[in-house]
Amino acid sequence: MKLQVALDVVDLPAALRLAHQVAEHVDILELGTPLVKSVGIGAVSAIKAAHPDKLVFADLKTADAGELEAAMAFEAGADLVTVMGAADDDTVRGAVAAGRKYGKEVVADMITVVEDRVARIREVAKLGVAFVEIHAGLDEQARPGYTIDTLLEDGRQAGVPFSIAGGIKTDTIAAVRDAGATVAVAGGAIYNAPNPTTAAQQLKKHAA
Ligand SMILES: O=C([C@H](O)CO)[C@H](O)[C@H](O)COP(=O)(O)O
Repeated sequence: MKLQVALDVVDLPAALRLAHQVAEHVDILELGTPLVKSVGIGAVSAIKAAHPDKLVFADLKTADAGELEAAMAFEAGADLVTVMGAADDDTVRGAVAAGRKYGKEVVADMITVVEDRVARIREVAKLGVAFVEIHAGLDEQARPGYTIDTLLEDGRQAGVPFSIAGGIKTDTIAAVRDAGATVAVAGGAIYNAPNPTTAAQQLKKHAA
């Protein structure tokens, strides 16, 4: 299972600093949606230039104009880009078409899809995405009683390649691996840690 760090900071120097602190222990560097909105698509190029040996993931969460937005990310140097799993099928198909053109991959982010999530995961998988990200966003995580258990259960049931995002920590990452995830995404557990390097190292260790 790969470890993906979500660089959910809002300025480029902070993103470059965090990437530098954790790169040794992670497989994928994710430009978080707030970072891309704040800095612009050029942030993707800057992270890729600093870490050409890492996979760079642009979390655009595209909801429309899939081909155009995915192409923007790939032109900037992204290896992977997200499209919303809740978007129109043609938006997903458009992003996938851009992926084929650039030889890069598209991930369907299932954030906000809660009802019949397994059915929608199977549908978008057939549209040609590399994998689906089964994801509880920061607002859903803030609700009382939140756990990642339903994300893991849906991953087990879906029968297609998936990643998990939703507040993964050192005490939950082994369950993510055991559920069969291809990638575990960790944001807050790393960027909020007193020592992000140690936090990433510990997550990698617990995921092994
Ligand atoms: O995609 C994310 C979220 O929607 C904010 O952009 C996060 O990067 C993702 O949820 C991973 O972060 P944590 O949940 O803090 O681990």
